[in-house]
Amino acid sequence: MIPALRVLHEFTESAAAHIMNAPTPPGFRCGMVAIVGRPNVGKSTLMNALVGQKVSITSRKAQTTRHRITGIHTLDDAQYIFVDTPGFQTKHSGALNRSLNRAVTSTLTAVDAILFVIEAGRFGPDDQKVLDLIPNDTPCLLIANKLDHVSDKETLFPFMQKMSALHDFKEIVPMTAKHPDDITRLMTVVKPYLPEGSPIYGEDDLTDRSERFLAAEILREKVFRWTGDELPYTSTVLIDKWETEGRLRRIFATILVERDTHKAMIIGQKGAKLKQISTEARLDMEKLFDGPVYLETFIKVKSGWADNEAGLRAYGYE
Ligand SMILES: Nc1nc2c(ncn2[C@@H]2O[C@H](COP(=O)(O)OP(=O)(O)OP(=O)(O)O)[C@@H](O)[C@H]2O)c(=O)[nH]1
Repeated sequence: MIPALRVLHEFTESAAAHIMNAPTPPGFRCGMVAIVGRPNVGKSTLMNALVGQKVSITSRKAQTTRHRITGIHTLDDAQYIFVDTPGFQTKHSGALNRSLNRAVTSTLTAVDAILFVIEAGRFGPDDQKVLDLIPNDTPCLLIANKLDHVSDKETLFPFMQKMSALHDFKEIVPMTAKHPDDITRLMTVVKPYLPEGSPIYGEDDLTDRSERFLAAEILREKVFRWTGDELPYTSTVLIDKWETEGRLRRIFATILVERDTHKAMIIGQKGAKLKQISTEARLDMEKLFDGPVYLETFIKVKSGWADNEAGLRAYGYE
């Protein structure tokens, strides 16, 4: 059974007081670790595996992650606060991308360590642009992800040598984010970079994001999964209404697209695709919230929202 998601807006004063008063074991470590890299290298997959629960959405489509998302993992002797960032975007220069890039740069100045994620055996100009943003005085660990895609492992050593000349990486970790053993190993490698200190969050907290936010993200993930590359990445999801009745959550959501053609893509033949998207989203929400969900989904066309700074703020972007 997946543990119920505990989000911080549900934090009661007594829970907060309990954490404040609980003695911190000697040598306890607590720190923030940013996960950065170009789009599609596996940052969100890594974050979810490190947290042990799906707090950041993933898809094969680049630029799925749009917001900074915090994922928390607490052990007996350490609390890791991971910050997933949107993949740094260099190809387009619209307001949405400027906002995403700001989120990456501001995160990097406020953390104890950085996991710079690339694909094992591949380092291109887009990776270099992200590396250029990494401050020299913050410990940076190179994560060469998707090791399972490297067929000739002998090429790896010269690749890692080449990489170590590019930056003073504290560690170079070739791994597969989808392999649990690699995740356990990475937690051990990261631990010494967390400063000694008391935990900031409760031991069961998994994220600082609200259920509303997570529900919108889950639906957005399904939209991208089911429409593939045909749908521009600017489509987004808004939660219009949220009602709770006992354990039941009633969620009314709107998928916002730029054109009528995009709306048709999501609806599909006789509404089949929208039905599939909504069903999968509802099942994921039920798993995450550990309770029944009634989900109603609408689609609205609003062109140009992603190119306009005021529009972005209205839809929750920084
Ligand atoms: N084979 C393999 N695939 C992986 C691994 N890690 C991630 N992936 C896949 O790579 C794709 C992209 O993963 P994401 O976690 O969404 O990547 P991201 O870097 O967060 O992407 P953005 O949101 O675009 O910044 C997904 O299809 C993942 O399933 C891995 O270690 N091995």
